[in-house]
Amino acid sequence: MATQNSSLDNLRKGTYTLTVLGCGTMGTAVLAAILNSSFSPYPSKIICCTGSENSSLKLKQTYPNIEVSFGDSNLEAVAKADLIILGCKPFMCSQIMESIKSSLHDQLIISLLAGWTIKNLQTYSPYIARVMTNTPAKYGCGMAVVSLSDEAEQFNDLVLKLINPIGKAIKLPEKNMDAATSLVGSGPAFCLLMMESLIDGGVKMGLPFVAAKECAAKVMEGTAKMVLESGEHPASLKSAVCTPGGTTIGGLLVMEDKGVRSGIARGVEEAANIASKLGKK
Ligand SMILES: NC(=O)C1=CN([C@@H]2O[C@H](COP(=O)(O)OP(=O)(O)OC[C@H]3O[C@@H](n4cnc5c(N)ncnc54)[C@H](OP(=O)(O)O)[C@@H]3O)[C@@H](O)[C@H]2O)C=CC1
Ligand SMILES: O=C(O)[C@@H]1CCC=N1
Repeated sequence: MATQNSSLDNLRKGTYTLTVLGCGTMGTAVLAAILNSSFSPYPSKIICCTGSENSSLKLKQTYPNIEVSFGDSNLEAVAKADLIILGCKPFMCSQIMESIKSSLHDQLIISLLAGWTIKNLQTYSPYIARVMTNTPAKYGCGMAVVSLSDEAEQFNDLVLKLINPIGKAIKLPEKNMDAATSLVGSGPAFCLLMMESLIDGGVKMGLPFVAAKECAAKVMEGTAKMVLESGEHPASLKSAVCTPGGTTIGGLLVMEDKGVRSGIARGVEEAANIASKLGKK
């Protein structure tokens, strides 16, 4: 029992070790955001676990001050953890968690996984934060949706302090997680497809690729900023761009004829449906 309470006590005192179990694309994105920020209580120690020596070595090269481990050493890295950020692939979760189960002792687990519910994750600890974030987190301009188990609510502030450096975090009930997995998690890929299409159009009409890429990225960045800062409905901002009889309404109608709007919305729906089927143990 003494061991069981120690991680919770350390978290409450704000003196805690953070272990990132599975430190690939998303684990590294969240790690980079944390390392680029300062907040209190900051982890006293950070350890990153991977599945192979190769990726451990690459991590060590990028983050020389972080302890890294792989293979059997992950047992020790998890045993030392008071807080675990879980960043493995959903289909590997059961196997990885079973392999380090003997090192678990009621740590707080922040899961980045698609599909895995709080209830399923509670096989490993009662203290679960489910976080759905995305790759822009690495640059501090990510989005995150957060849900906590009842038992983890006491660590709400700590979880938000750890996740806020990725950009923006909001709390929502867990029933919204599959939709968030699609819109937030997969969202960058959807936006990148749109960006590629804008670039292709520009190149088709004669713009050099590099210029088209910069124009498309700045248009998307500027439009996103305008939506966030104006607080206005996107439809009203769109209407302001459409000169009667002009270029924009002409372009928009061709896009609508091609089903762009329902194509994108149905894509978001499909990704959310797939998310709901992941993580079934
Ligand atoms: N990619 C994305 O844009 C997003 C992903 N997610 C979620 O994030 C999670 C991670 O995805 P992603 O970062 O893309 O996946 P990656 O494959 O990039 O990362 C997985 C990590 O797990 C490590 N790993 C494998 N086996 C073990 C093991 N036995 N012990 C410890 N670590 C191990 C891998 O190490 P090694 O390289 O050595 O195999 C790697 O570091 C997924 O659950 C996904 O649903 C959520 C939102 C967005
Ligand atoms: O494609 C996936 O399944 C993961 C989850 C959200 C983004 N990438």
